Amino acid sequence: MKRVGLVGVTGYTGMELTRILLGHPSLRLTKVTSRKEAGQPLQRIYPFLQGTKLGDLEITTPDCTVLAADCDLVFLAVPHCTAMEMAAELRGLGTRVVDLSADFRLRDHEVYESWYQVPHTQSALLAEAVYGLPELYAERIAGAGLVANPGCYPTSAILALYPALAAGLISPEDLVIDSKSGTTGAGRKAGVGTLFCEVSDTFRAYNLTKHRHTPEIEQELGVAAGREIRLSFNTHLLPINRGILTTAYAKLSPGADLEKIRACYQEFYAGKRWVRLLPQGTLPETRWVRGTNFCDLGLVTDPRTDRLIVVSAIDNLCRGASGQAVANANLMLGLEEGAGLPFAPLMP
Ligand SMILES: NC(=O)C1=CN([C@@H]2O[C@H](COP(=O)(O)OP(=O)(O)OC[C@H]3O[C@@H](n4cnc5c(N)ncnc54)[C@H](OP(=O)(O)O)[C@@H]3O)[C@@H](O)[C@H]2O)C=CC1
Ligand SMILES: CC(=O)N[C@@H](CCC(=O)OP(=O)(O)O)C(=O)O
Repeated sequence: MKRVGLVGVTGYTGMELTRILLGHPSLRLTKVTSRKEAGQPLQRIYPFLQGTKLGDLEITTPDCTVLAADCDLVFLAVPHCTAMEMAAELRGLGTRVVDLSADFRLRDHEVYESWYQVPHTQSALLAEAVYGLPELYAERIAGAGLVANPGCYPTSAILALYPALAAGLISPEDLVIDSKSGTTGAGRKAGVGTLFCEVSDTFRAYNLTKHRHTPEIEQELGVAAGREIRLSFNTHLLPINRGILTTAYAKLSPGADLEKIRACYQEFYAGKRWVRLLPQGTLPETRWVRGTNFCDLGLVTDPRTDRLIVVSAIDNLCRGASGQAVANANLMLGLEEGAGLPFAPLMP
């Protein structure tokens, strides 16, 4: 058994990490932190833990020295800006870190500073951080001390377009990525924008042209394309708790057709069990991936406009955050990538 710690257990991604780790065969959650709930047993805030091995685990205040002394690896499920200082302290103490925030995802600290509007105080650590998308970087993740867990929207967008771009089957110009997320994507902290009456029975776009996940998607799809790219990425808030549905549009390269593109995706994702290319004619839905680590993909070509349309569905909390974080931790600790990850959807 490897011992793991979790900073930010009371947030939505902390809650999801707790759910996953409860059933993990080789990772034992030994330290959990929250500033506001310190001193409580975990079952007091999560009644679903009553009668389980995690029920009596006491929530403590975050302390990197205590975490490092006890844990082989620590998950940081805290807001960006907070994570960078803790990651540096934990790395200094020799502990492996999976950071769920955005602090180490962008390789260039100036890009981070311009999109997040805060100084990056630990830019020296950026060189050490590995971007935690296992389908692209599994080998590097396995040897990493610090993994930057991808953003939820970027996970859905990068997996949707990477193979076609890398194979030159679509143009890197004029990519359009249209994403919709459930409300847990905004975190558990109180805010008028996520009140029940503000989000139920309505559907709206937000942050058009300036969402902070834009540079992260451009960075990784730029690797696929082998050049810098600029794309349109826009977001919408769905009146559901969990799930992201992304629809991506790209101009087909000369000679590219659906048959070639499907063959390319099949080859690219062969052996990568958490990405499922759905049969032709079937499109992804958020309900079939809810609570799982799957990313479902559907491919359509439109000969009238000469475009490829890729639809991807993930669960923002599992594949888009905590499930992916556990996959990364598994790789870092020498375990099978999928150990402990849920594969059957949470049904209605
Ligand atoms: N929600 C999602 O779908 C996704 C979230 N993420 C990222 O994961 C991280 C966590 O997100 P989420 O769980 O939604 O956030 P929440 O707002 O729901 O929870 C944040 C957690 O962090 C703790 N926390 C806040 N500030 C500090 C601090 N200064 N020091 C220590 N602990 C702190 C809080 O507890 P307390 O205040 O009591 O200490 C709480 O437990 C964020 O960086 C987010 O952007 C990434 C992908 C998807
Ligand atoms: C619905 C909703 O509000 N989603 C969040 C997703 C951000 C997130 O969680 O990602 P980071 O880890 O990069 O902060 C948003 O659009 O900001």
